[in-house]
Amino acid sequence: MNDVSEPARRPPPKSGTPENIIEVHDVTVSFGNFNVFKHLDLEVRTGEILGFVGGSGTGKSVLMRTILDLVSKQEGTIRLFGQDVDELDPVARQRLNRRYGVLFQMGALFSSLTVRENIQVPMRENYSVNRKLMDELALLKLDMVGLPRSAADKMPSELSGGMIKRAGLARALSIDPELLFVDEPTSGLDPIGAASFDDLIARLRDTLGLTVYMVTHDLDSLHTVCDRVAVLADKKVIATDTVSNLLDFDHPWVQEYFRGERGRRFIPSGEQNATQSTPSAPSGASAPPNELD
Ligand SMILES: Nc1ncnc2c1ncn2[C@@H]1O[C@H](COP(=O)(O)OP(=O)(O)OP(=O)(O)O)[C@@H](O)[C@H]1O
Repeated sequence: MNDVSEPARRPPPKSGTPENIIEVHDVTVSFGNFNVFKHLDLEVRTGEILGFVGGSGTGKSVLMRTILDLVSKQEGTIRLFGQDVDELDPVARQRLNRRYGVLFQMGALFSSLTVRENIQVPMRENYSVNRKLMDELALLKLDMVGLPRSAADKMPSELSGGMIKRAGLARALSIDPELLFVDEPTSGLDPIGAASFDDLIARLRDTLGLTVYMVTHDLDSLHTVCDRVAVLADKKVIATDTVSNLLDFDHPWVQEYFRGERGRRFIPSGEQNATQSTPSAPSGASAPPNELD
């Protein structure tokens, strides 16, 4: 499927920034003789919020971790900010690492550090900043994610689930990244908390000019904040497009996901059966994930 519709909200890339901030080409990842992906391609455009979906266990988190160089690939190339990550020397790699932030599932805060200290970890690791300035910056990050400044001195165990996500986001934004990776940001939040987190992500993208790579199962997020959605199935990204175009994409998992019981509530009633040609179970769910091609 071609990417025919340009997302309306995506700001133009700043000069010197490539059109695609992430380019994954022909990537294969295996654990032992279990292939997670084979010859996978993906492009993320600068300035967009890209939702990344797929059945459980299809490899969404593994792909994100591969892009972040936390999982090794067996084949293929990954370009971030136009640079082939395998060709970077350690100094260039460190410089590149400063250009993105990551919000892992469940926030992944250090439990023995206060929220302020958690937010300051990337500052300490990457820059030499004096204590007073770091304290000021940590408070600004709390403002940015909508947490009260009083949260700075709390331990992670004293925070609610929604607050942990926001504190994790504040840490991901600690050193002003251009690219933000978020893994299941709304999981575990109630619908109001989830909608408010989606709003926050959209607002941060608009005000800070971020690009957002969002792994999610949340149909609300896909419909409300994502410019495009990439679908992982059959060990590949089978489509990357707007949700409205994906509704017509002829693949059983895509059809079941977007036009199944839960997805249907987002579709105007007159269009609900427009192209549905689906079996009742998604292929991604029925195929054993451990199968080796
Ligand atoms: N370090 C590892 N060693 C071996 N297998 C792994 C490892 N990490 C992930 N896997 C396997 O890779 C597959 C993909 O896992 P991944 O966590 O990426 O799925 P996912 O699509 O994010 O799933 P979910 O939506 O349920 O979070 C799974 O079968 C998982 O068991």
